[in-house]
Amino acid sequence: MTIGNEMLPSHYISRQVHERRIKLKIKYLFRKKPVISLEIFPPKPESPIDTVLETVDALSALRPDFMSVTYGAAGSTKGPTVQIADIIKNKYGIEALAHVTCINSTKYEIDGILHQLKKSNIENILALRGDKPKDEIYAARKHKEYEYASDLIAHIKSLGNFCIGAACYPEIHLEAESREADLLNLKRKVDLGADFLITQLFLDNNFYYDFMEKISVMDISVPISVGIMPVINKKQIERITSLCGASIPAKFRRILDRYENNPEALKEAGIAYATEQIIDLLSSGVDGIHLYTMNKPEIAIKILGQISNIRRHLKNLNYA
Ligand SMILES: NC(=O)C1=CN([C@@H]2O[C@H](COP(=O)(O)OP(=O)(O)OC[C@H]3O[C@@H](n4cnc5c(N)ncnc54)[C@H](O)[C@@H]3O)[C@@H](O)[C@H]2O)C=CC1
Ligand SMILES: Nc1nc(=O)c2c([nH]1)NC[C@@H]1CN(c3ccc(C(=O)N[C@@H](CCC(=O)O)C(=O)O)cc3)CN21
Repeated sequence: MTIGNEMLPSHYISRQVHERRIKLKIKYLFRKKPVISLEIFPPKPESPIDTVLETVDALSALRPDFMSVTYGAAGSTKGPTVQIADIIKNKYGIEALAHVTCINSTKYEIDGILHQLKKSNIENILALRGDKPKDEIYAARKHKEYEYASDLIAHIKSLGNFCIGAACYPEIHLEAESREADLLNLKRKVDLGADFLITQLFLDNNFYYDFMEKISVMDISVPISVGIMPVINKKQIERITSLCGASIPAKFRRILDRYENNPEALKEAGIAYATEQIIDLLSSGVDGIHLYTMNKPEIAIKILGQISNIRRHLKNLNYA
């Protein structure tokens, strides 16, 4: 078994498993800010799980405060989210956050996932509506038991002991009727039981600062972690921004256009851009940074490597 670069004897892992039987709610991690978290997605159903386990292994060496695993991300087929979250929590001893989406799920399916999570000692769920799948089965489905994330949050809350995260949109959700309607939805999610929030990705921090000013008068007092996506591929970011509504600022458009045919140069610029965004956000006192790693450990390693002193400085400052 390897963790990071170190070979570990198997008895070490079993001791870790034993020690980590304790449950931990992510909301309490925000007592020691900034909380640094990493997001991965499960492999496609036809692919083996081993590659993502290598990703988890490499990312675990960064000692994030928690790691999240997506579920049906970008409208894709649902993968083994709970199985991967279980490994993160019980093998690596890192807190796990399992995404659960409700738009294409029945109450029966959701309750099955919640049951599995309980069995794995995971009590953190990112409760989402989810992207609309493009398949025909979904299109033909008339009765939807859950329409919005708020319906899912209310259901999970009614079961008691889960710590619930929800998404928020500094740049406004694509389908929202207006900024006000989107903010009222956010307020509803918090009032129904969301314990912390993770922002949608943005490439201009001013969206976040404006958003924080807007919600400062809304009595939303839960911690907000900022979702940052390092961009290292032009096609991928164009697909994702059209999916999630993030705009590409001129400063970043110039980078994409200039280096689109040189992957190494684009990677360098993308890492520097994300690092600059993160340093600005950390310096302004954000509660946490949630890195969408897109299953590329080397990118996360480079970025976190560039802020190790900043991370240590802020943790010590906020813990004193
Ligand atoms: N699969 C995954 O792991 C992840 C998915 N996402 C995506 O984020 C997006 C939305 O998810 P959530 O924020 O959880 O959805 P949500 O249900 O909070 O909001 C979805 C949209 O519906 C609107 N809305 C909500 N409640 C409403 C109501 N009662 N009446 C009218 N409009 C209402 C919102 O303003 C928004 O435009 C999806 O596209 C989701 O897939 C984001 C992160 C991770
Ligand atoms: N609307 C939306 N949906 C999401 O799933 C989502 C967000 N926004 N915002 C933040 C993160 C970003 N996430 C994403 C975004 C795209 C893929 C994606 O394109 N997945 C591909 C595989 C890509 C690959 O193998 O490299 C897929 O087909 O699932 C995955 C997770 C999950 N989250």
